[in-house]
Amino acid sequence: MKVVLIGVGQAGGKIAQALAQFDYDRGFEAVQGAFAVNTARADLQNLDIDTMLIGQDRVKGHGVGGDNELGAEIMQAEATEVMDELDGRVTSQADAVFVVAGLGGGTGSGGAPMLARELKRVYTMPVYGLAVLPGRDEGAIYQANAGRSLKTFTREADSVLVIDNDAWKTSDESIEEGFAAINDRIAERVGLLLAAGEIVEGVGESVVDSSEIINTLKNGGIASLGYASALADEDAGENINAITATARKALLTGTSLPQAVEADKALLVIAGHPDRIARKGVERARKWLEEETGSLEVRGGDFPLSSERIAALVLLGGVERSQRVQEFMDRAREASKQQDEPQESAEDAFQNDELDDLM
Ligand SMILES: Nc1nc2c(ncn2[C@@H]2O[C@H](COP(=O)(O)OP(=O)(O)OP(=O)(O)O)[C@@H](O)[C@H]2O)c(=O)[nH]1
Repeated sequence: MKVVLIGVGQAGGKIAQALAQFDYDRGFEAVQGAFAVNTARADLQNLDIDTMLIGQDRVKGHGVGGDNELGAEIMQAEATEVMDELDGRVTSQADAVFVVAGLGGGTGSGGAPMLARELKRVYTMPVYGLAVLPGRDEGAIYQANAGRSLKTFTREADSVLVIDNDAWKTSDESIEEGFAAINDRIAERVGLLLAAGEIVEGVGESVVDSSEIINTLKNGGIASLGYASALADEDAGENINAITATARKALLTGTSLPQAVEADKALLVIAGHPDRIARKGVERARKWLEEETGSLEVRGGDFPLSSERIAALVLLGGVERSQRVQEFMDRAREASKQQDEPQESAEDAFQNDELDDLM
């Protein structure tokens, strides 16, 4: 799937750059362009991709310090300038635009939903979010910011692919090392998904197409991505169990949003050398995914790659009802100091006016 990436805020810029770099290093050509917008000059100076500083008159290049309402206001006030910069970068060859941001801060948290709304007004292609949720250890302001932002982003974008900062980190990493390593994992996993729609080497029996990604995200809401890989035998017949086990791992332990299993739609991509992909394994894995997600719409396809490993990518669309999203919305609401409301489902939490949205 050919995409244009727009990073908003510090995390957004770094992740957009990491994804563009991964795509370039592998020669996939799925990333057609990457651009970063921020209110903090110093964050932009660390990036190699093209950048734009906004809000200079308000915050003088120093960022918004976690104030996501200010982040949203600045993006709204400078929407025309930002859209002018994007004109020509968002080309007609792109299948979709991804607005990338960490939702716990200010610039990305407030600016990304606002930018998604502007992009949707102007372009006909899908506008997706790639959003990072703060880890459990981050402070209340991060949780509250992210809750409001996620609610608004999900409404404005065609779908928001969510990555929990706790999901793909390992325990022995420091925060700084942690971010770099998490960003690399995001780049590899999301990068492979985007590249999956672009045939690179050889033709598999049932190669996945970008329209399958778009259809999986079609109903909107929150999406998640699972990933796992394993060494594969040269003989496809020996890889039936490896494929089913890898798909299970991708959904159950390798997902960007832990414990989000129930979904409206799903896509299973098996990446690997076409000679090593066992059709029986793929069919079994797909059946299992149908049962596990409770979805009646599970798509599947191969991503031919010359590798000794087999990888499974599981994209889930419509995971708002999951326990994980519910937990997060509860956490965000608590952080917003509104603890007394009765229990409700995560779906209702998106409708609930007690956790204000941003605009
Ligand atoms: N995965 C990942 N998360 C990050 C990274 N940097 C920051 N975050 C997360 O993103 C949130 C903070 O967002 P930032 O992007 O730093 O903030 P910002 O959007 O630039 O906003 P201001 O700094 O308030 O202007 C926090 O929840 C962090 O956990 C990163 O490099 N990778």
